[in-house]
Amino acid sequence: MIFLHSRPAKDASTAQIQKEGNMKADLEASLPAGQEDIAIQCRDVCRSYGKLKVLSNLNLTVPQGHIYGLLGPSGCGKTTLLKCIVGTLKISRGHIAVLGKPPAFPGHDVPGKMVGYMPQELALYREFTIGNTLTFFGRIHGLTSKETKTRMDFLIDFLDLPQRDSLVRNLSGGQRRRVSLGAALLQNPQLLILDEPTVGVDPVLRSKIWQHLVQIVKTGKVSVIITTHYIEEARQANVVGLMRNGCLLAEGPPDALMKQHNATTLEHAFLQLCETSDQIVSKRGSSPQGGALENSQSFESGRDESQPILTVGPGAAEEVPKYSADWKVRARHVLPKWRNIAALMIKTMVRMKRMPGSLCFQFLLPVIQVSLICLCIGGDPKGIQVAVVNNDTAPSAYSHLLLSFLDNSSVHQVPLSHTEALDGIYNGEYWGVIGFGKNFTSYLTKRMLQRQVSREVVDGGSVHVWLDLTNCHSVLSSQAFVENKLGSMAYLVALPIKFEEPIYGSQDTDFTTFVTPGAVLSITFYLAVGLTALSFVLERKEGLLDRCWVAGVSSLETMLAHLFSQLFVISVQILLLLLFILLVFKIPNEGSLALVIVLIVLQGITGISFGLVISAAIDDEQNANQAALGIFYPNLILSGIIWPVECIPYPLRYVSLALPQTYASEALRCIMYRGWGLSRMIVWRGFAVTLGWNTFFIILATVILKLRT
Ligand SMILES: Nc1ncnc2c1ncn2[C@@H]1O[C@H](COP(=O)(O)OP(=O)(O)OP(=O)(O)O)[C@@H](O)[C@H]1O
Repeated sequence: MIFLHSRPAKDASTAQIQKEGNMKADLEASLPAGQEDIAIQCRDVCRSYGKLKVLSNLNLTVPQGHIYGLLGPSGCGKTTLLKCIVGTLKISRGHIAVLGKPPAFPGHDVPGKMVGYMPQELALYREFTIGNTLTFFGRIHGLTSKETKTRMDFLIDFLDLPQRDSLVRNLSGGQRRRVSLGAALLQNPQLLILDEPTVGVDPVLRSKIWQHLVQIVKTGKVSVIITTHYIEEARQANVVGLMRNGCLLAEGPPDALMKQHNATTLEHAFLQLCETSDQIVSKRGSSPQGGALENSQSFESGRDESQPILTVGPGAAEEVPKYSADWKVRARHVLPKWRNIAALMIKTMVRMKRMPGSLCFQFLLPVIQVSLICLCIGGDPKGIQVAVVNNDTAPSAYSHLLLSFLDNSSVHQVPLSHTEALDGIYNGEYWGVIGFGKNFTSYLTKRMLQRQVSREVVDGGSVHVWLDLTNCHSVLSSQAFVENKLGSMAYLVALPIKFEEPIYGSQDTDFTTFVTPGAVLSITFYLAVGLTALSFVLERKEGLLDRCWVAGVSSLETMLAHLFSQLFVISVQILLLLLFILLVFKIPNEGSLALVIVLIVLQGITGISFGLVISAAIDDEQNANQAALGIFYPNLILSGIIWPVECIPYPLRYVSLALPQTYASEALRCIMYRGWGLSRMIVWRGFAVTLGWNTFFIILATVILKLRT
């Protein structure tokens, strides 16, 4: 068995070193013969979080077929070390080999089936049952249903878990931790990495867990590294490592450690080690060269000083082995596994099934939004109050006739005197005042029948309108009146401009028709962003991303699984959306329905992939929400959805054209209203830009997730 007593400084007492030398001799007999006997080997491992140096030149060796108890006070870096060992955290310096190769080395099964990892966080899907949880990890590890069932039965019994159909969210804290332990033990891994598996577990079960660990390592094929706050329970480990301030104070069999420090308990031995290291630190602190030594750096700054002692076992000075993998192995390593993608998709579906209310809401939300747009935007005003000042006294006054052309459902006419009407509009009671002069009828007749009339006649034969332009609407259809009175002679008083039947669209095309295609794309895009923007954020926070990664799920697989599952949701959303806009609101579609559907689906995928970028890059729900919401209005306005892009001033227009929805909205309008197909540049450009953004977002999200996992 190895015994390392890390890094006492040069001036540590000779007696101490002598003592350690003797211990070394005692234990040398059990040293592993070569690399193949070592499950985990950490050499000179350093890791910092920003400026905080958490691991500092740390050396640790877990022999094959042993239980290694990693002990140390809270915050000393145990979890950080385990994360570096499983590969979810990158080390800034040093070397780690797990079962013969560095974690995540191409073709290596760590992360993967060979390792069972129980993180400190719960790292369980709360909407899952115990059965779902174990089945999910079974699928990822490639177990058959029968194998999973056998292991599940054993683990439920062994860990004293409730019924397999109990929901994780309904379990007690201790039960959840036992389910988490069960997930780590499920595939009978060669290496178990357990971060405080016995927290919140009653003493009887704690002892049972330790017995099980002792049992499984007996075959010599399974190795365990376990952290615990209950120092004394680690006496059952074959080797313990005592950690403090980011480095290992000692490593060896518990009995040998206690003997070396004349201690009756491990805790006592640990305290003595701490005292010794503190003395070393304070001596170094008082030396002329010494600085303030309050953390691990104080120990680690003297790396060379510790060399004579560290040479026991594979030391820091030993050469780091070179690893290589041929291109085929590398390619296989990068290629996504459908098994993992399927497992993750089933997981998402099960979670959706457990939240039917939320799923229905997701399906109906786009329909509600587009219905609101069609109902509330672009229509005629209803029930607005307009004051009418009618001084026209002719027997069959045209003013009455003209007023009868007003749509009474839109305009509620209130007859008033001139003063009352103006007072009313100033007080905000009326939207406008319609006024007719005393000789309106005779002047208007003259205007319509005579070639040349005076300004006074024109003025007196005009309807005078005062509007509150803060809320303006055109409600008077004078053209209809003229046509009614003059019939075939109406052309005489028509404006010198004539709008022929439109080439595309119709004379009565309204704002709703313009806005709907863009709005459909925008709604699909943003709901997709909303569906995915938080997915990784929450999973990362709960440790699920890391746990799945250690189980062998790559970033690309995670990304693709999310994409495919959300694709199902947006497909239903799009189907309902199209049914409503085409059949209920009768928005015209002159072009290919297939093109319309494909373009909307592609925009949905752009939304999903953009959501995944947010999710991969941002750790916190609030920030992720802000990012998703923050881009909503700028993108909506700049994409030419509400108002044409041609109205946007340069250079903002260039920004607009670069956005994912600008060309796509234009393409959708061209398909739906002009009946154009892919042969038209405007149409294929919309598709090309959407595909380009999709690819960019998916690659970006995968790279960010990979860098951050
Ligand atoms: N993501 C992080 N960002 C910044 N600092 C971190 C992060 N994770 C851990 N730390 C810091 O690193 C140090 C070591 O943390 P770590 O979780 O490894 O300790 P630990 O020994 O496992 O503690 P415990 O026994 O309480 O779980 C602590 O000071 C902690 O605040």
